[in-house]
Amino acid sequence: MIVLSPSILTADFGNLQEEVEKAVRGGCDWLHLDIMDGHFVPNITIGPMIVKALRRYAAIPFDVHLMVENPDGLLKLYADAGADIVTVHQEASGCRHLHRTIQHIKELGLKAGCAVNPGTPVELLEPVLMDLDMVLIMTVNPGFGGQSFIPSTLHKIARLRAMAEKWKPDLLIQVDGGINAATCESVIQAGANVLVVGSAIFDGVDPEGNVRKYKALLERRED
Ligand SMILES: O=C(CO)[C@@H](O)[C@H](O)COP(=O)(O)O
Repeated sequence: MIVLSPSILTADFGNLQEEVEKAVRGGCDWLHLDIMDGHFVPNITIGPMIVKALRRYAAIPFDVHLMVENPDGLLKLYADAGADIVTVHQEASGCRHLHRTIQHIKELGLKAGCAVNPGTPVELLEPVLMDLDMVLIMTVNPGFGGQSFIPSTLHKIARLRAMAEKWKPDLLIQVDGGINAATCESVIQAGANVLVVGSAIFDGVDPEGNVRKYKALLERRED
């Protein structure tokens, strides 16, 4: 099964409750929450209080992507806010002891993910692959929604899928950035099974209909 996790980054932030409710009504599997600190990436978004507030309007897994430096001290805040999956970045300062950070996420009762930027080789994650539930391959440089998919990331997805077959066959492989109707088939073919879709869903027009469209597209290819 391919999981659809809409990213609220391009949603109407003045109306987040309604935007989230629309995505949920459309039938999305998870909700992807982009947390940016203005240091790891040149943008600032939301914190645990907003995650907690949104939790009231969605009974689906919250997939929290921490684009922050020094995530360790924040993990409990996001666990308490209602996160189900927390993903940290391999490149973040404070992730030098990545294995320890992953254990910390798991001790909080959450699924653990690790993200890599387009310029980071996935091979760096091999030593911790069997400890991870999910690897997020960034298919754009993180920080902003609405960017174009970087084609060279396809090779990384395929290499990670091959590594996963050896070390962690049930690894979730998430892709994030520039995923839309034109790019989703190639990332799935390469081995991705969790799609983060931002601007192609939260387009300011019809998030609910867009979720339905993507779910139908994914279901058709499974038949
Ligand atoms: O984490 C990020 C960007 O840093 C993503 O979640 C994007 O926001 C996805 O948006 P689109 O590329 O699909 O518009």
